[in-house]
Amino acid sequence: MNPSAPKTNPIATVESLDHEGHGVARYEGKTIFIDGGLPFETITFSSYRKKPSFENAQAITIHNDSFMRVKPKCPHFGVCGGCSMQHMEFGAQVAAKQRILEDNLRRIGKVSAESMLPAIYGQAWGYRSRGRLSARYVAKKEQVLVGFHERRSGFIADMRECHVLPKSMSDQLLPLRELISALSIVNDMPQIELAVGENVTVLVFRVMTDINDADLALFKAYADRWQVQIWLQPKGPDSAYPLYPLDAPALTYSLPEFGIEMPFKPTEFTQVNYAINRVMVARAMSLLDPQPGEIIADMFCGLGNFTLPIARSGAKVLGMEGSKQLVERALEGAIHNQLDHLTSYEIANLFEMTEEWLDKLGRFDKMLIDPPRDGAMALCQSISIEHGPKRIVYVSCSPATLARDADILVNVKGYTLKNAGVINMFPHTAHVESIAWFEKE
Ligand SMILES: C[S@@+](CC[C@H](N)C(=O)[O-])C[C@H]1O[C@@H](n2cnc3c(N)ncnc32)[C@H](O)[C@@H]1O
Ligand code: SF4
Repeated sequence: MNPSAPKTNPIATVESLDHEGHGVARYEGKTIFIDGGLPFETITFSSYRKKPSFENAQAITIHNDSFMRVKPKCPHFGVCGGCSMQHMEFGAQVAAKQRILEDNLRRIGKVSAESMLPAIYGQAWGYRSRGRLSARYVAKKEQVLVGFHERRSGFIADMRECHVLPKSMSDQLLPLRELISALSIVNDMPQIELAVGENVTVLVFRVMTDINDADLALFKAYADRWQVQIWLQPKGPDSAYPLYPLDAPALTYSLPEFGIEMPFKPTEFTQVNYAINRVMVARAMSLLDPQPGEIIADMFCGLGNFTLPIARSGAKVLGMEGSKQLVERALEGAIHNQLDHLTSYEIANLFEMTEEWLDKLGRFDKMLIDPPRDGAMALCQSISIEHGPKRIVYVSCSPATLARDADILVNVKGYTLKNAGVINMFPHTAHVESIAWFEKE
């Protein structure tokens, strides 16, 4: 071989998708993760990260398009880190997520569900009612950028439109740049949190220094022009306060099937996709099937997204949650919906749950678990084999930790995994939300 001959890029065929939506191929004994590669495509690739057993690569030429391939709707796709699956047909995305869930349950959890639930999915675009945009003056571009981060860097993507945000928010991406450029605190305003509620849209500006009168006038003009309420956040999330207008309606989302309206503050956790959240809560309730008189635990209850629908059935619910602020909101929500006589809440670090502690809380007929990505290992390990709840509905944002916890519930605690399925809460991203029903026969 002539060492001075020009090096040609290697070619491989994608066999599957990994859990982040990369095409997985094999080349010379190594696993190659190809950005944007889809199963059955033969791709000339170039690696940008090489490790002894795997490489990360970008596609140079795709020689045969997969039947799943579609033209991405967003011009920023590929650069912006917000989406990773827009090149894949919407239904195929859902199917891929269902496969990822099944694969995790089998491989990590060593369990399989008696049946798989039909996937929950809804609108493909404009679904993201919550978001955190970064803002920065970029000297090289001589302008302020406002947006999500780029895929493989800490830089802010030069976002001019965004199709997963509601149109009313996408339309503000460029006006927000103008607003921030004009502020005296342009270099001390790194982030904007947005919350689109049913009756109001709130923009929370993280401010590192005080604003002056001219800034206040600019904020007021912006709020009037775009019909939003502006909040400032000088320190942590609970320091956020409304700036203008002060008479805007409160932020809320609703669960009409259960006659529930949830008030919340813009820096508090709520599910990002309200339409899918409604279907998810309804599915969780049909699996949990709460009955009047039952005693039910809602673990990682947040502001009561599941607690209140459970209480609406007439069951008594104990909600446990790590955030004091969310528990305060949950208490308010229970009163607002006249369900405080059936609900109680405790602030607790559930990652430190023990068998004795859970035992002291008393017996539960049923339990709902909706943990963060880390899952609920300590809680699952603490469930008593003899007198644990007869039914557990587990809502998960990480199939890997759901599978790990399913292993404990099924193979240690003796539950049966009745069924499981995905919820496409975040279309076009690789994020897999899922739900699983465990039963003690
Ligand atoms: C996926 S969210 C679910 C919230 C709620 N069930 C809902 O649907 O809005 C997970 C929740 O777990 C809470 N959390 C995170 N770590 C926790 C911990 N160690 N102990 C208790 N709660 C925790 C978060 O504050 C958050 O409210
Ligand atoms: S997050 Fe928005 S801007 Fe980024 S790729 Fe997705 S649709 Fe485009």
